[in-house]
Amino acid sequence: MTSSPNVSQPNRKVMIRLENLTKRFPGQKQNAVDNLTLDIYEGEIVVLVGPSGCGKTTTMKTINRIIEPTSGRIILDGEDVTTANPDTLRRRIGYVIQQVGLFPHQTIGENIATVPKLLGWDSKRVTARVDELLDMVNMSPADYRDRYPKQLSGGQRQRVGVARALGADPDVMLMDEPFGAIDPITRDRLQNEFLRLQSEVRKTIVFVTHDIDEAIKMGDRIVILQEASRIAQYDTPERILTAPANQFVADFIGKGASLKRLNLSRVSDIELSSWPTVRVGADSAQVLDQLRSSGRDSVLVLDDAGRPRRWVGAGDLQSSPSGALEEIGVPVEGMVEPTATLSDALNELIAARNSVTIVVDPAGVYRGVVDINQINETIRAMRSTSAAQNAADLAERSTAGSASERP
Ligand SMILES: Nc1ncnc2c1ncn2[C@@H]1O[C@H](COP(=O)(O)OP(=O)(O)OP(=O)(O)O)[C@@H](O)[C@H]1O
Repeated sequence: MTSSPNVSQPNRKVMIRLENLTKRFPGQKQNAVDNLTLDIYEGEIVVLVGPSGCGKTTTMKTINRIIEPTSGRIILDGEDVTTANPDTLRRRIGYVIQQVGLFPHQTIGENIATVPKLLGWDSKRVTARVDELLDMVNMSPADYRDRYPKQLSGGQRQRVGVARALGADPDVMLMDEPFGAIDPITRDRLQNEFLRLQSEVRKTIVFVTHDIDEAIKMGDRIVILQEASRIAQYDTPERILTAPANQFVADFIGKGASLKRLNLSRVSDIELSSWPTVRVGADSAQVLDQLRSSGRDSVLVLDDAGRPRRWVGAGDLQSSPSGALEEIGVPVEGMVEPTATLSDALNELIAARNSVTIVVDPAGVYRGVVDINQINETIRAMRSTSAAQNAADLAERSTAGSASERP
């Protein structure tokens, strides 16, 4: 079954269309990809996700014809490329794989220059492009251009893989588990860097992963695939989490969909709550006054620049009545900036004193707090938006149905 299989977006250009695509490998009884039809819009990251062996990689590799389809068509930017020259096709499509596949005996610069050279660019243009790409992936050209792949860390090699795929500025990139073999912290950083880069370059990207959390983070849209690349749901991350189309999708997302949803909202998306604050030079009477009027059991002490420093409660004042505020109470920990996700905020909140997470601007200046009610409210709002959207979709489908039944 397919739910909103090809999310029609009339105002956007379809960059990749897979039409009734089927692949059966020689000697196999089953199709690895069975009659898949999929539209991918310009400038979006579409993530193919599904259980091992469901056909994600095979589907992706038919797009640049590393795997030739058995039947069906591949349309790239309006052009049928099903039987086009595969070498020419591959130069139009960037390709990043988990093993990176850098040429070990070539320098980083030479690796990145591969496709521009094949396209016959002159050497000055190639050199400029190599340096530009190294800068784009946060690697200093002077430091890295002349090194060899074995002189880089795994994360750096992966960045070079991305730079090389972007070499000739292709419209389309295919990424097959590009951050799969990397430790979780580096992986998170590479994902963030890549999303920042994508917000500048706006490529059309097909991204394969078996990790639903990575799909939710990276995808503008996610295609959840069942066996033989049958579409279980093709939708935005929000809709997949809030309105799974069927039991297969619900099971694949697993428990904790509400928590995963929090990865989709940022602290800057919500209105912050306030907390009683005093400056570090305040006296006990001011602290007690704030405590009384707010009904809270501690105040947040800000330094002269407005940066949170300590939590101070009435008990702290009593135990040290003349104590300076910077020396009593407990130091604040675990603050977040507005760009943090609500999931990050919740993580801090669970460990925090007073069950709130302090929000500061990039200079560390106090902005407000996030509390558990705001997080609950966000989840509720997401649910009701999805429910409203579902109702609208159903109404639209039934109108379309009855319109087509009219004589
Ligand atoms: N060269 C091949 N010859 C025969 N069968 C193949 C070949 N490549 C893949 N298959 C089969 O096709 C099916 C889809 O494989 P594919 O690699 O596309 O799955 P996947 O979803 O990417 O899996 P994974 O997440 O494990 O990488 C599997 O059943 C696989 O065994």
